[in-house]
Amino acid sequence: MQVQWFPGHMAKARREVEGNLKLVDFVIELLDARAPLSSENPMLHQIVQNKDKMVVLMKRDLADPNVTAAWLTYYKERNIPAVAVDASNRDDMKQVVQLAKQLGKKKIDQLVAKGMKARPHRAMILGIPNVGKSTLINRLANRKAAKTGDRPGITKQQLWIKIKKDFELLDTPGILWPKFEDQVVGYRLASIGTIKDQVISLQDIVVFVIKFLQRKYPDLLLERYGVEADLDDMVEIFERIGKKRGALESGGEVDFDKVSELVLRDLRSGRIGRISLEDPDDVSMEE
Ligand SMILES: Nc1nc2c(ncn2[C@@H]2O[C@H](COP(=O)(O)OP(=O)(O)OP(=O)(O)O)[C@@H](O)[C@H]2O)c(=O)[nH]1
Repeated sequence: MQVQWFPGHMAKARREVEGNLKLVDFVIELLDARAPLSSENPMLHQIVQNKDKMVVLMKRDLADPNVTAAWLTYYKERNIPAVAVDASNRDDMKQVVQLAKQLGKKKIDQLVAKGMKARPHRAMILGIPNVGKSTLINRLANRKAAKTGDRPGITKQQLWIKIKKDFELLDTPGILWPKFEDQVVGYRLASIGTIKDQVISLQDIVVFVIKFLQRKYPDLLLERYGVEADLDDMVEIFERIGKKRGALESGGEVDFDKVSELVLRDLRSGRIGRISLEDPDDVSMEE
């Protein structure tokens, strides 16, 4: 699902999340491992306020493993429990449950210390569109992607999914809007497919991607498209990619739109290689 974020939508999303927050002990914030900073919701801190939080970096299978390791160190240094996952990996799912258990246990121990009865700990998943919220819920719940409750006429979905005896997850994730203000953030989100392709022109996104690859992943760029890091002429770059990968019009001319679609498809599916669009050094410059 792709959400167009207008002020009214933002207010509604915020209200929904705030309503559900009252029901949970902590939140699981999903970020994209390829761009954790850009895929944050700019107001999450304010919305979540004093709830505990853990971070799950999704799609680690598409991200540069060295950069992901650097991000995990970054969160550790800030005392934020974090884990990086590939949703199709069972051991990764176990790690999410393990981390949630630690956070939940803390909360339940506090309740018990106050004389209350122990109960399962409860969490909700939050994140911007397309980050992998439904996939993670379904994987943790061990169920197929189709939600029976979504079909008309079927009994309303249960509110809680029992992940473990002592861990329950809210069935509906909170969808929050991404950051819009910063242009580079916009390009990063568009590159990974979070912002609708029509918002920024495809060719502009691809120019951004190619310049980034020239700077950070020159070998992968050369290997896939035969484009060197020091080649400046974008027209020539597009033509080379088009000829090498067969993105041509019927007359044999290179089709720039086809080249753009192809590069983005390659990037988003990991065919160029495992690529991260931002690393913790980008943050320290902004902090
Ligand atoms: N490679 C890879 N793809 C993933 C992973 N997790 C989710 N995806 C893919 O990412 C896309 C978006 O996943 P969803 O679970 O629909 O994301 P969402 O956050 O629920 O999206 P909205 O409903 O738009 O808010 C899907 O094509 C998933 O298959 C992962 O760990 N690795």
